[in-house]
Amino acid sequence: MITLALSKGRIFDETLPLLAGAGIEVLEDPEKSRKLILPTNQPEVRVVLVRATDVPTYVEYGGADIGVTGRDVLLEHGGAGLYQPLDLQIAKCHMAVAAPVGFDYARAVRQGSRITVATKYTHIARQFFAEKGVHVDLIKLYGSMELAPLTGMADAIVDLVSTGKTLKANNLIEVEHIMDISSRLVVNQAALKLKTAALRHIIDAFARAVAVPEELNN
Ligand SMILES: Nc1ncnc2c1ncn2[C@@H]1O[C@H](COP(=O)(O)OP(=O)(O)OP(=O)(O)O)[C@@H](O)[C@H]1O
Ligand SMILES: O=P(O)(O)OC[C@H]1O[C@H](OP(=O)(O)OP(=O)(O)O)[C@H](O)[C@@H]1O
Repeated sequence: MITLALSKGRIFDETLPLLAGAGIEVLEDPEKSRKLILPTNQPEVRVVLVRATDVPTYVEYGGADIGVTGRDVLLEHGGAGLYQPLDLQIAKCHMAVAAPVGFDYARAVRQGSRITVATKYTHIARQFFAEKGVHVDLIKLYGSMELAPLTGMADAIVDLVSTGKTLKANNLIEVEHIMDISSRLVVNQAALKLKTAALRHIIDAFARAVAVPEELNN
């Protein structure tokens, strides 16, 4: 049995076409069912639905053999013991520093001021500001980061940006582009040794799907 860990929403939706390329079709819609283990058309392959931030943990500890997870999640997790064969080029966005229009971020940085930054991504933020030599106090949040500067709790946030609509809706502007983000395939190293053929089949099919130019995919 091969167990694939996915999170509901964009990762699940964007992984489906890649699975189709490997001849795998998920037989239940996670938006309609409360089931956490979904069968596929291949009796030897099943999908487990976990929180996006839990995908690397499931694969690391063998709860799943393989998974799809964002670069952001992997960097926060550390990626220990995970084989990462492929950038799947899905769930694309970027990590950014954003601040209210009224906060002069560039000046604060120039003057060496301490900046309070709210974020779910404390590892990425700590490393980014350390490399820039900016002094920060980090506040760990688990969501709705945009609220922190609006309530006076933080000067700025580190969050994911795609269209920029969330920032705009909350009167925030992007002041630093930290890194591009997309999702990766992660594989349990022991599983790869024990179930080489079945996992290779999936990895190779995903690799072929990623290599196809997007216009031919549509
Ligand atoms: N607006 C976005 N556009 C494109 N990709 C995104 C966007 N937001 C997040 N992502 C990517 O998709 C992944 C999954 O995001 P999703 O919103 O499904 O989970 P989450 O709510 O961040 O995680 P959790 O449920 O564990 O808190 C993220 O880790 C990131 O790599
Ligand atoms: O630039 P935009 O296109 O507006 O996207 C950015 C938003 O997307 C993500 O949230 P998401 O929609 O995943 O909500 P969630 O974190 O609450 O799941 C991220 O945390 C931002 O809030």
